[in-house]
Amino acid sequence: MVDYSVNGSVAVLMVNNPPVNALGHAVRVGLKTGIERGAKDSRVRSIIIIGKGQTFPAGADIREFGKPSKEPWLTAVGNLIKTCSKPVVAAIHGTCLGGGLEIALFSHYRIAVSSARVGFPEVTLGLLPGAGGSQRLSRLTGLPVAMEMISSGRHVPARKAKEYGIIDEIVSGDLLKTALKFAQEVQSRPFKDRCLRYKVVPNADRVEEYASAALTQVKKKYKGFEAPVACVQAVRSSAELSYEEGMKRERDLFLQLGQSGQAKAQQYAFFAERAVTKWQMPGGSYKTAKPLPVRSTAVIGAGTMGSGIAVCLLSAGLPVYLLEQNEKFLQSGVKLIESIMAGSVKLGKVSMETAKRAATLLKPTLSYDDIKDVDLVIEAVFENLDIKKEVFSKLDKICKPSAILCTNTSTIDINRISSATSRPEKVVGTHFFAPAYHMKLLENIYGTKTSPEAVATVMKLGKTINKVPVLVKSCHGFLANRMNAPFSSEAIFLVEEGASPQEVDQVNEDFGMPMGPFKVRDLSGIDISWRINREVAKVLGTSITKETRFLGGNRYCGLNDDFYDKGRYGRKTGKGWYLYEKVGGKTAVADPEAEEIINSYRQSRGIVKRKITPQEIFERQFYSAINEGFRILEEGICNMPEEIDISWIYGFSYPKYRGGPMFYASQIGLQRVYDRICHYHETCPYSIHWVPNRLLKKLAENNVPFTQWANHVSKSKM
Ligand SMILES: CCCCCCC/C=C/C(=O)SCCNC(=O)CCNC(=O)[C@H](O)C(C)(C)COP(=O)(O)OP(=O)(O)OC[C@H]1O[C@@H](n2cnc3c(N)ncnc32)[C@H](O)[C@@H]1OP(=O)(O)O
Repeated sequence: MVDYSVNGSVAVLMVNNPPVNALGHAVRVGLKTGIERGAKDSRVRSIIIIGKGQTFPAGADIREFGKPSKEPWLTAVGNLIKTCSKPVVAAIHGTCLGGGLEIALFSHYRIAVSSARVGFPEVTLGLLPGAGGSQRLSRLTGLPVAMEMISSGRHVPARKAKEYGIIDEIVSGDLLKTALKFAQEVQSRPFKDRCLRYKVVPNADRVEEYASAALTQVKKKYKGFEAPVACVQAVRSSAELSYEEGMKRERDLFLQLGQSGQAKAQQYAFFAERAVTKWQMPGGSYKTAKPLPVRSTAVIGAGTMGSGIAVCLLSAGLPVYLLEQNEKFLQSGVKLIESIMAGSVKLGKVSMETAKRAATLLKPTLSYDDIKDVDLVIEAVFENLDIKKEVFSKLDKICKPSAILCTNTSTIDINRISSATSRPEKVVGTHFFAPAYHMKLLENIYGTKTSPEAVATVMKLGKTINKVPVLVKSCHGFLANRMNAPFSSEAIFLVEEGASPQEVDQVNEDFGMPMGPFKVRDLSGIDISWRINREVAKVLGTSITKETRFLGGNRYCGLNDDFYDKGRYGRKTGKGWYLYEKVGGKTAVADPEAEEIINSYRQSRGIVKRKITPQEIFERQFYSAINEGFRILEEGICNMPEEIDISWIYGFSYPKYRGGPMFYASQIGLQRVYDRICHYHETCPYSIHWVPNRLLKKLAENNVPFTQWANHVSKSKM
């Protein structure tokens, strides 16, 4: 795991633990032995620590967290480096993160290639640097930079790290050769003063000012997360306490965080995000299917979704034909793209250079002929089967045979759309979430005839455009909207029965959702849900009236229709479930007129308002969604609960510190979740989403641990 060799007067400790040289137990043992050996070796006058392969150690081995820790701890290894009688040089390439940066900061010198990145991402795992990083970084960079870097987990490019004082030299050419030269040079220099513990934290007298600014910032930016606050506290102690006391304070905070549910959930989410990249479908998988190259693209439809999707492609440097049916719609799409780009530059999310390049890559057009040679098309027209089929029939005639044809549908079965073409194997769903340029989930959907090659192409495209792609099998509503349906219906049923929209939203926001379901409805538009309900009724061959209490055999609430009838469409009209300060306003306040609409709705239908507890609000929304999640697993719409959790985190901004709805259910205990679902099945009849799921029942009865759930998933799709 750590190869020891001597080159002239320099010992080289090469960490060899692919893929990221994580500092697992064997690596820590290897480093300890290597330092001890180098210190004793009479040929040796300095020591290099370097990573083999693609990177310097990218951190502790996260898989060891939560298991009994095995000595030597990272801190002990670091202390050996720090007190070594010979200077130690960290030679950095790739990603020097977490425990890797701890090792580098214990070393006496740090050199790095310019492509390297350094950082303390522990906070993203619900932790803080636990081997003294919070005490040593501030001694190099000062308090504000250390507080920001550690509480954000940001990866800092080598040149910036040099400016901060973290890196001593940026080097070029072969890293090992340069490091050997550097290590020889430093042999004659005194190096005891290089040990960071003896440095004084700059501007320590301003700690109160810096800490309160940092705390205000993290509480706003990372609302609900415990670790960022603890990170600031730990760095703060580097200025307020002695080094030893600061180390103890950091350790206490680290252990506290490590035992919290948040750390467990965030670490689960880290691996879940990687698990979903290992997709499988009938006839292929990430291992066997090769993606086709995507060098040029087209987006059909320049509305809000189409323009947002175009921004994603353009930002990744892909040329985009933006196709519309008339000049007016086309120009409004182009303007929207320009304004999204300008906004992203202003927020620092996109560089001016990227925005300028995007402008040259955008090709607005009214002609299907222009897109005949593109590698991939994404259709983003109105959510209507007939319109989509018309578009796909045209694409089938015009596009080159190898082109991948994607549909940005949020609900419609891919098989129904692909039937309009002679090449269903090339048709695949790419469901973006609004706003498309911001939300990270890309729900990719395969139909019965979609080829693994087409899937591999859109899974790769997702990564290219900086999304988190999750693969699901086609069905009505797919994964995300199928689960969102009961979640969102229950919210409105709760108000029908007696809760206020504010009470429902509050429960959701207290749980960690960034916005309650009624604020979301106001944002997306009450007119939109009104129209979707009409589409559903049309498909069912029925219509919605004031008397409608059931739709397709399921409970239906017409409250949304009453708001629509009053012209209250949400933010866009300045009022909806809430009142806003102006048309397009963002500040939601309770509105007596809205309350009046709700009251008269109840009266006209003879509903007696009742008091509903926060617990009932929570359970009815989240447990109904979880029940649907198990149904989705049972049907093989996805392969593993991780796919569901990642979809919620990146599609609906579910709080990562809770892991996702399925992980959350595992923490509550499946038997309890199942019992409550049975309770609501009895007390809230007329909703199919309360029929207790069989897979959930089986897993609950057999007390199957979370890691085994995937083994019980339908294998029909493999
Ligand atoms: C009192 C006790 C004191 C103890 C103090 C201990 C203090 C130290 C704490 C830490 O170091 S916490 C860890 C900090 N490091 C990180 O968080 C980095 C996590 N990794 C990444 O961000 C990325 O993996 C990367 C390094 C930027 C590389 O990205 P890339 O896209 O190239 O690869 P991935 O697909 O993400 O990963 C490949 C493969 O490697 C696994 N993996 C990555 N990092 C770790 C890790 N730190 N531990 C274990 N495994 C890791 C990852 O899961 C992938 O595995 P597979 O999916 O291929 O199986």
